[in-house]
Amino acid sequence: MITIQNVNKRYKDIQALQNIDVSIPAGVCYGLVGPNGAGKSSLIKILAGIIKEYEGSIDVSDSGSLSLGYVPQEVCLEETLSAATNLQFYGKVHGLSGENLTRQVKTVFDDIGLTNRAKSKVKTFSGGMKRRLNIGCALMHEPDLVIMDEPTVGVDPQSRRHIFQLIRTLKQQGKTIIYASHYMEEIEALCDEVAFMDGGKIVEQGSIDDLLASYAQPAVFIKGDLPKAWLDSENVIQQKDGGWLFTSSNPMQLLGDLAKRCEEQSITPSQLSLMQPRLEDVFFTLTGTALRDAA
Ligand SMILES: Nc1ncnc2c1ncn2[C@@H]1O[C@H](COP(=O)(O)OP(=O)(O)OP(=O)(O)O)[C@@H](O)[C@H]1O
Repeated sequence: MITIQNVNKRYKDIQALQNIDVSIPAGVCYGLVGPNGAGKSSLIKILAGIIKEYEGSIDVSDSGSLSLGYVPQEVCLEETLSAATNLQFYGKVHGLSGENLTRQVKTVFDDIGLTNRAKSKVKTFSGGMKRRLNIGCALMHEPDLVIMDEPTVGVDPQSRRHIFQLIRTLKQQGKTIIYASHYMEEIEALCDEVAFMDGGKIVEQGSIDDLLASYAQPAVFIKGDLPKAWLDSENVIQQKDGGWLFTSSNPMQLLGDLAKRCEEQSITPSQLSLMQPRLEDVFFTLTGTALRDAA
């Protein structure tokens, strides 16, 4: 368990973190999500020991001697050297040598899917390949806790999928992962628990399933040429993707009612479906605002 208590961080006149209290159980993938400037990187840098000046406490005492791998938001590689030399460097920093180093370099190359590019210079790599190698560097010493700051920025879908698979494998190995992102769908796909950050504060935290159940309701989505009177209904919560979202305490019944009304009035909607709540809906419900800089 990692316990973050009453952490505050100030950069001159900017209060980047305010009274942060978070508990991260061992073995979970824990998401930190929020718009640009929410304070995710500041909190992560404090956890990784990079920012040392802050108020409050971070306690990892009941985790014994926890080793930590940090994947920074910026790619930290020596571009003029080969991928293998970069991994070897990080391995040596952590005391690996000889056969142990060779074996671990091979394992990490397999994990990040770059075995056939081991000898290539990093400057010849795509953005996604650099991101994967950046993650590999943090895994050379087989850390118990892996902290990742927006590891998928600028990567193509193939690399993103590989990174997701790698994170799931790390979780299966029992590692604790802290994953910061402003992509809600990434957090939803990967994490067990999440803390929503906004303006330097934790707005809400908990298990993703619990938050979805507490804050967001299923809704009915309908798209088509609908009578205006239907859209003036107070059940319409949002216009979305050229259609409308209707809410109800009994969404299945509403789905049936709308289908019946369409049939009666010879309306053929191009889409009529039940929409399950998403993490993004929870965030909007909590903050009452759209993400200001969400991609
Ligand atoms: N070194 C610094 N000096 C001054 N202000 C900073 C510094 N680092 C961050 N800040 C400010 O602190 C606040 C929180 O920034 P932080 O980078 O922690 O947020 P973030 O959620 O990681 O954002 P992003 O998604 O853009 O990376 C912002 O207002 C930012 O401008």
